[in-house]
Amino acid sequence: MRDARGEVRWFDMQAVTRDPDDEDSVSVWTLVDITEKHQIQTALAAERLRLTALLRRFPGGVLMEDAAGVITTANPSLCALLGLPDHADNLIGQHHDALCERLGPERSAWLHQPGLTRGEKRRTIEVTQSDGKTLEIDWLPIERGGEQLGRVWLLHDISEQKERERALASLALTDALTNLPNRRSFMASLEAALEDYRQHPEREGALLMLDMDHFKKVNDTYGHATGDLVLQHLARIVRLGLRQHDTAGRIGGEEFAVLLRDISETDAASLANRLRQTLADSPVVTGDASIRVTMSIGLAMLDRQDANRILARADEALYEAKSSGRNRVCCHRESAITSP
Ligand SMILES: Nc1nc2c(ncn2[C@@H]2O[C@H](COP(=O)(O)OP(=O)(O)OP(=O)(O)O)[C@@H](O)[C@H]2O)c(=O)[nH]1
Repeated sequence: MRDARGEVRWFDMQAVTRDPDDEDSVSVWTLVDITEKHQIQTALAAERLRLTALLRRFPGGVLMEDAAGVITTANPSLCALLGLPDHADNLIGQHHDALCERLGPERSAWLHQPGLTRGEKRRTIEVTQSDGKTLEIDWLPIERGGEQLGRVWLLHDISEQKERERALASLALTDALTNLPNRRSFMASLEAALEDYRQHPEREGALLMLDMDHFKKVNDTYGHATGDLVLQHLARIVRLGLRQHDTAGRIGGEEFAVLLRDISETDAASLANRLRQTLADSPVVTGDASIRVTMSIGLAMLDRQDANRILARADEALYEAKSSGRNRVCCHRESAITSP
């Protein structure tokens, strides 16, 4: 109805017959002005429409449940992220437990979170699914005046971010020129191996220090870029010449180190000599140049000493190999340095 000013007003109209048994009985009409209630309901319906449109296009998954665990909101991204073939609306009205059953125990573990601790307003967890996808899940309780009204789950696919982080971490540990582990990464492997040897002293291992001979001359004659190719050539020879459980690293400009696990000194010296000989026998061919290079190697067996001390012993053996003519392997022993 319109009021005197022409504005639309909404009324709730009800008629009550005074005497229901008398056909001619008069009816009493009551009119209650519900304009405000109608306006609120219209505004709420519009708000809900806007929210639904937003959730439908929202790239993250959204799941809301009431205090009893009944799902009140779910969007299409949630179904896509969880690999559910359902239309999101079909989840609404289902109980939390039914969803857990559909996902299976492994994929629904995040839905069984213990309650938030005092002062915890939000909890973020990371879940890696069997297909390799990593999801970040935020859990937010819905409260009013201390009363729990339900909870919201927000899901984001962070697989690409995780992949970028992994790639960055790997870059930080890899030498860009040779793709071998860099000094930091190699030292970490050496420390871990030494820890292992401390616990199993019956096992043997060796450390090799490799250094190109007269490398400055290569740079001076052919240029730094060609010098880089020679370093890559050496890295390839080392990589191909090692056993699966050995580790090589570039620990300085033209210095490389190799960690040989479970090996006697005799076998370590033979392996070192094979690497040395392979380099000496395979010139680097670039343009019309064929560059022959050699390397010297120092060998020290792993013992109870720390990584730097063992590195220093291998270095002493390397110095000996250099000063006694280069292109050779020298082994460090506590009393002497010898050629194998
Ligand atoms: N191309 C290239 N050269 C490098 C790199 N890092 C270090 N070098 C060079 O390696 C050379 C090392 O020279 P020296 O320490 O004098 O040793 P050397 O000439 O190999 O002589 P000996 O070790 O005594 O046989 C220097 O010329 C450095 O510039 C690198 O990444 N690329």
